Amino acid sequence: MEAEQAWQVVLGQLQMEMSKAAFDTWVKNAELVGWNDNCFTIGVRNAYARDWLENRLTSTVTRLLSGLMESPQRVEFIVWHKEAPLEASPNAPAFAPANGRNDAPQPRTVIPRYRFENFVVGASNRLAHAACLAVAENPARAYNPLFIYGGVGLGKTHLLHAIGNATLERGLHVLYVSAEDFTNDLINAIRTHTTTAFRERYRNIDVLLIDDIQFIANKESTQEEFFHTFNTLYGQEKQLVISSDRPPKAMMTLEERLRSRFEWGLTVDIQPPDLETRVAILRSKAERAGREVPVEILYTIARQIQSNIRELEGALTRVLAYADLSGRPLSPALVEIALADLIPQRSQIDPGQVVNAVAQVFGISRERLLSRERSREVALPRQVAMYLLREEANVSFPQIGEVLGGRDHTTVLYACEKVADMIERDDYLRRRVSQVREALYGRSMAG
Ligand SMILES: Nc1ncnc2c1ncn2[C@@H]1O[C@H](COP(=O)(O)OP(=O)(O)OP(=O)(O)O)[C@@H](O)[C@H]1O
Repeated sequence: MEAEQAWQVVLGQLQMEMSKAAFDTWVKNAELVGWNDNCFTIGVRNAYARDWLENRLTSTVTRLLSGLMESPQRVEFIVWHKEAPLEASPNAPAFAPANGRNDAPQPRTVIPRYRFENFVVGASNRLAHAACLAVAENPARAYNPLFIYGGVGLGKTHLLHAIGNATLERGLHVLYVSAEDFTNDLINAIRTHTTTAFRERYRNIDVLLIDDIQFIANKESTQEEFFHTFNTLYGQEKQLVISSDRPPKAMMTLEERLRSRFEWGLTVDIQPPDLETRVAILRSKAERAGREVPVEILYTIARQIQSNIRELEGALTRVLAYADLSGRPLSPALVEIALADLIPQRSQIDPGQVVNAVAQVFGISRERLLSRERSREVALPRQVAMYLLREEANVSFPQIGEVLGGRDHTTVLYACEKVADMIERDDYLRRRVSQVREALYGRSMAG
């Protein structure tokens, strides 16, 4: 197995085993920067991440890598930053370990592998993709600022970097930064009396890509600084692209003057992908990994992971690793085993929880949901409740009929089939069903 491939398998494994918060904070951005003499060198963004990984994951990662490479391996974690990504070839970025042990978080630069060419377009992200392309082709002319929002792991970061790569290639000066890094950078600049240098870094650029802006929503001085950064760049006709997990209006603690500025240009959303798009994403990922995966397998995975593309990709990595390590051929049964502990135990969900969650997400009372009322406002949520009772709580059709105020089991059967079918075609319904799952399982499952 190639070193990079092994590292990807380990990442997939860690993603499954760690909490989402821990994975995103410490592991998500770790990359393989070198493999030499049976030693994996893993680059991370700052000293905190390096220490965290060193202390907690050295033995797990070493064990996994040794198993995959079939020989003893070592692992070292280093702080690194990318060197002049513009000059680097798009597929082979040049990495330079930071000199010594550098404690200052480095603003991130553009990741070469997130490109328009490997972004799969479907109904759920078509508008966002088109807007990003337009901005990349016509910075500061098409839409400024461009504000992209959507749930976790749906491709916002990918699109930001795709704009970054396209504009870098045209010789523009681009800066990608997460709102968290912007905040840390600011705090650091204040602490070390280098705010002038900070401002120069953020204001002498052509394109600013700022990810997860919701992070600054409750931070007053960061908002103040970002307000001035925004005004300077906008005033000089420089492009701003902002991503967030929610629309500007839904950021309660965001200052009004920033909120209104975010809405000056174009606001677009990304929805969870439909089945066909999920399969297309898996196919593209399998091709990039040089693997031939039967379409039936892609469908089996795509049906199980519905609303987070990062998890979808993690699931494919896991299935492939499972097949490789066990020496068994890819089959739907193998997918089921490989992903078994990813899917929460159905029996742990209580029917009452499902009814409550549906009522809450659709904004109607539990009593109306259980009543005989037939208006569409109530009928659709009731059918969704039937579908989810079957899917998530594993309740039989006759029992579902009873839970929902004494309905015939054929009515329930019909509702389940109808909702299963509609979810694949109707963005609104898919989003609602995702929200109910989110309420049932917490954030990580729903994405
Ligand atoms: N349409 C797509 N085609 C191909 N890959 C995709 C697509 N959308 C997302 N991905 C992949 O899914 C993963 C997660 O996407 P990304 O990190 O961009 O999500 P995000 O919306 O920024 O999530 P978060 O809110 O957690 O920051 C990435 O590896 C990305 O390349």
